[in-house]
Amino acid sequence: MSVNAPVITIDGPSGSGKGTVAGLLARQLGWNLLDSGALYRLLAFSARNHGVDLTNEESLKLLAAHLDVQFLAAGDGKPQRIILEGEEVTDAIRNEQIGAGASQVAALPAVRDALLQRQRAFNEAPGLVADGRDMGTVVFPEAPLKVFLTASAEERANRRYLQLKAKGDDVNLASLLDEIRARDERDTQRAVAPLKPAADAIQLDSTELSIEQVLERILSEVANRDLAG
Ligand SMILES: Nc1ncnc2c1ncn2[C@@H]1O[C@H](COP(=O)(O)OP(=O)(O)OP(=O)(O)O)[C@@H](O)[C@H]1O
Ligand SMILES: Nc1ccn([C@H]2C[C@H](O)[C@@H](COP(=O)(O)O)O2)c(=O)n1
Repeated sequence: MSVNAPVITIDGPSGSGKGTVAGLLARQLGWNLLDSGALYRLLAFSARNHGVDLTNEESLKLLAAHLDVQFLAAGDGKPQRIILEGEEVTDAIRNEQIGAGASQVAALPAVRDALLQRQRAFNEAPGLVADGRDMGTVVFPEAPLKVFLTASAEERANRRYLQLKAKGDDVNLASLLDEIRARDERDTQRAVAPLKPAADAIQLDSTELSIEQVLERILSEVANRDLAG
C-alpha cells in the first residue's frame, strides 16, 4: 500500500451527487475509487441474506470483518461492478430499502471500526477518490482536497425519483423525500462519525449546478493544488 498517494474526499448527504462525481473524477484522473457507502450497503444486504438482525452489533461486526467482496472496474464509464460472495450485486444493493438498512448498520461503532482498515487499503498510487460521509473527517483526515457536496432535500429527492423511474421502479416523490430526510437525520445525528463537513473541506451546493459544473469546480481545485502531477 502506498501511504503517499493523494486522496480526494467527497462527502455529503444522499443524492447530492457524490457517487456520480467521484466516479467521473477518478476516471478523468486515472485514480482509484472508493465507494464507501457500498460497503455499508453490502453489509446490510449480506445481513439480510444470512438472517442477521440489523441491531445485532456483535454479529454485524463479524460479518463486516469477513465481507467477501470485490470491486471490478467496468470500463466505458460504467459504474464499478460489485461482487459479493461470488455473486454480482451491483444493482441489487441500490434501492431505498438497502440504503435505509445501510444507514442503520452504519450507526454502530463496532461496524465502522471493522470497516476502517478495509477503506484505508484503497489508498494506492497514483491516487484515490473516496466518497461517503466520513471520508474527510475520519477515514482520510490528511487528504489534501476535501469536498462537502450538498443539495436541497427536494432536489435530491427529485434526482432519486428520476434515477429510480429510469430503472423502471415504481416510485413516489413524497415518500422519497421522507426517506431522504429520515436518512439525513440518522446520518447527521449518530454518535460516531456523523455526516458533517471536515473543518478544511470546500463546501459545494449542487442544487443549481449540473454534474459537469460540479466536476469542473473540483478539477479547478485539483489544478490549483497541483494534485494530478
Ligand atoms: N448536479 C446534478 N444535477 C442533476 N442530477 C444530478 C446531479 N448530481 C447527481 N445527479 C443525479 O442524481 C442521482 C443521485 O446521484 P448519486 O447517486 O451520485 O448521489 P450520491 O450522493 O452518491 O447518493 P448516495 O449517497 O445515496 O449514494 C443520479 O441519478 C445522478 O445522475
Ligand atoms: N462513509 C460512509 C458511507 C456511507 N454511510 C452510510 C450512510 C448512508 O445512509 C448509507 C448508504 O450510503 P450511500 O450508498 O447512500 O452513500 O451508508 C456511512 O455512514 N459512512
